[in-house]
Amino acid sequence: MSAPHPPRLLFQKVWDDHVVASMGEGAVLLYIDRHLVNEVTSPQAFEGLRAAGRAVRRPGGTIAVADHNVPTDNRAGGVAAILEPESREQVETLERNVAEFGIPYVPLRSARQGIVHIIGPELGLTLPGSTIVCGDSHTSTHGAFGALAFGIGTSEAEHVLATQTLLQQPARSMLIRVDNQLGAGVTAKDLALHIIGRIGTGGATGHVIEYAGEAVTALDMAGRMTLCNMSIEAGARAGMIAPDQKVFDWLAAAPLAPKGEALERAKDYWRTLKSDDGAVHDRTVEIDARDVAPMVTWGTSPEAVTGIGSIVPDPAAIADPANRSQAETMLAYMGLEPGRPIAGTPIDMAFIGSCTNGRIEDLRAAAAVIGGRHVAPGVRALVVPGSGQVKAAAEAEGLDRLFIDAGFEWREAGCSMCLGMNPDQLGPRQRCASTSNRNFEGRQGPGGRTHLMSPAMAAAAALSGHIVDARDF
Ligand SMILES: CC(C)[C@H](C(=O)O)[C@@H](O)C(=O)O
Ligand code: SF4
Repeated sequence: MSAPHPPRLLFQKVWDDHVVASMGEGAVLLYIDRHLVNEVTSPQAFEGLRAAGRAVRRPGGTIAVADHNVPTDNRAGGVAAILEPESREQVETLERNVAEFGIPYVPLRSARQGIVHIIGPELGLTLPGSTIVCGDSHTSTHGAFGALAFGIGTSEAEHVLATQTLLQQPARSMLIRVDNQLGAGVTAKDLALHIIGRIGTGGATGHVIEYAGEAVTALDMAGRMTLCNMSIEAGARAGMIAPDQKVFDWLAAAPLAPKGEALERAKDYWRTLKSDDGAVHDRTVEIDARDVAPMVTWGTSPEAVTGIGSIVPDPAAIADPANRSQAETMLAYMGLEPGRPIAGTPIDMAFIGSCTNGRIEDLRAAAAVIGGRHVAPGVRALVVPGSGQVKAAAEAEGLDRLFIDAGFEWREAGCSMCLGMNPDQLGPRQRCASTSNRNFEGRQGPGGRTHLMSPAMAAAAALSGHIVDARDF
């Protein structure tokens, strides 16, 4: 029998099980189980491999898909039909690289194509206790399965491609415990925004967040992914939730997850993946789920957020001069008046999609508020499934008809209007109710104004023509 461990946290267990070598002062070389590759951050990594004459260490542990630059209106023409030259070149380069290095690839025309953080879990590539990296900050999404998953830079991606390992500095741990239950019509997205509003965009810097508590356990897998996805917006290195039966049920239905005997053996291990009694987090944040309202951002940072029943803050009331001037800048960019209710703010666009809220559950929540209404005159509303599978599932349920009949546009899968790397963009001063995760200046197009919110809230805004409490629908 091996010597018993002292009590350990969830993330330490996964970490310890992947240490290839200690590099001193807590830094380690970690084995990486799964490397997800997109078209944006991989070109130089492959270029580096080529220059060094190296191969990919474990092509089978790697999977590539183009998601950021793909148009979402029409796929008939394939990659060659991408009009924007830089976008087309990125996708073509990815296709050349995966062919040359023998990496599994989900092509644009595959029914499985989609945002990498949505298709990984769908395929069953996201497993509890595994280490997952991607040259993309929202890799934290996969922590919903009890994986240790983080975004990496391009040179790190090259290192992982070449060695299947990654140098990691020690991380600290933050427990976010959410007691009690979220109210009716309050979602994981609202919880994520509430947390960021509370601890700030730097609140979890250097930490791996472990989410726990009644309201977290009660979330379905889609909600858990939304929550872990936004960990990065609080500055965290990763977000994790201890795997439970909901994870096992999801994986039992996922095509590439272990099956039969292998699944049973894996589950024996997965059940050990929780923080031990007596293991201590570096920080603990306690949230009462009953305090969480449907949230809407008013500024250009996810922490500039408020409940739907609240007002746009008045910078004059902010004592700290730096914070005051920051709030003034944000309000000027957003074209909002201080002291006015956030509800009632007119919108030009609505975007329902992204790796935060582009899953079937999100589309159902958005469709549920339609209730025979139509998108308000002058508003353009996009529904963009996070993957081809989400799209197919929605169509099988008739959600596409509901959306189309109500005046929403029904699109192909991709990052779409989450960020301006493809044709789906806001124009200057256009205001968008968006289910994405970042409201930075210009994020959805130069001069565009983003209000982050949940799918139900974005759909309700599209139907009303202004920001509104979806619970009143
Ligand atoms: C383009 C990519 C590197 C970027 C990220 O790392 O997150 C994008 O996905 C984003 O959401 O801003
Ligand atoms: S959907 Fe948005 S946040 Fe997610 S990977 Fe794409 S651009 Fe990044």
